[in-house]
Amino acid sequence: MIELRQIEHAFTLGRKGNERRVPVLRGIDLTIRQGEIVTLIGRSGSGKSTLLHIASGFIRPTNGRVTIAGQDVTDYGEGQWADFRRRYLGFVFQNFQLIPSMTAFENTELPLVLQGVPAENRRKQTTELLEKLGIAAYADHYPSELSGGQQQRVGIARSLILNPPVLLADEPTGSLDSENEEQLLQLLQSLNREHGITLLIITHDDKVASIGNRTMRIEDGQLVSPAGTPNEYRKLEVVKP
Ligand SMILES: Nc1ncnc2c1ncn2[C@@H]1O[C@H](COP(=O)(O)OP(=O)(O)OP(=O)(O)O)[C@@H](O)[C@H]1O
Repeated sequence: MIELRQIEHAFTLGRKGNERRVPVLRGIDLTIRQGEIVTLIGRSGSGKSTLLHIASGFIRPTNGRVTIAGQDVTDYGEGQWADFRRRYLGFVFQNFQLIPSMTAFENTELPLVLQGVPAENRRKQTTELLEKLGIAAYADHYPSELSGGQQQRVGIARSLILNPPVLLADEPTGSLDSENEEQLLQLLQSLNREHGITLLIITHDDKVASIGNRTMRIEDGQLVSPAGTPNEYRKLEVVKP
């Protein structure tokens, strides 16, 4: 479903005429099969977010190819990426990114509004999804009237409303307490099991990492399998750097 081939990335820092290149990713190969959950760990600054941004078209890699759902998207322009993201990718962020002046219902239906879906259909789809995620009772609440766990569910509802086959998550439980973290992990696993959603999750947290069918670590700009970590009881696959 997602293929990253020989991804290299270097940022350019410093003033014009005095720039230096800082390599962050040095030849990442990662294939994520449809219906798989892959968790990506690595110390702060190791390049996890950079890789996620490359997989979602917000950063163009210095080298390498990105293929998602059989489409080579590496050279897509901004408009093509925006269209592709709408159809294929959902995002889950640590800080939810809800619009404060909109209710849970309005936040969730927003992508449908932008697509021009008629109000009747929007209401039906949004209500069904909020029910599925256990937050229908809070449909009329504004984000400030919701707990962190509820806000995260609304964020996920909005990500799922267009039925993307892939969810990309950046520290999805970073703002949640342990009870809400547990519930969110169960939700992500059930979305994967019941709807076959492919998940790539980056995290610092071993517990979050443990829901992956595979966990990979970024080290010195390359991917390694973290055998010997607390996750070693799971099936791990070594990906050649
Ligand atoms: N826009 C940018 N310009 C220059 N350097 C950047 C930029 N974005 C990230 N970096 C650098 O690239 C490296 C990798 O950053 P990245 O955010 O991918 O790490 P991370 O593993 O996600 O870290 P964290 O776990 O702390 O979020 C860091 O050294 C960072 O300073």
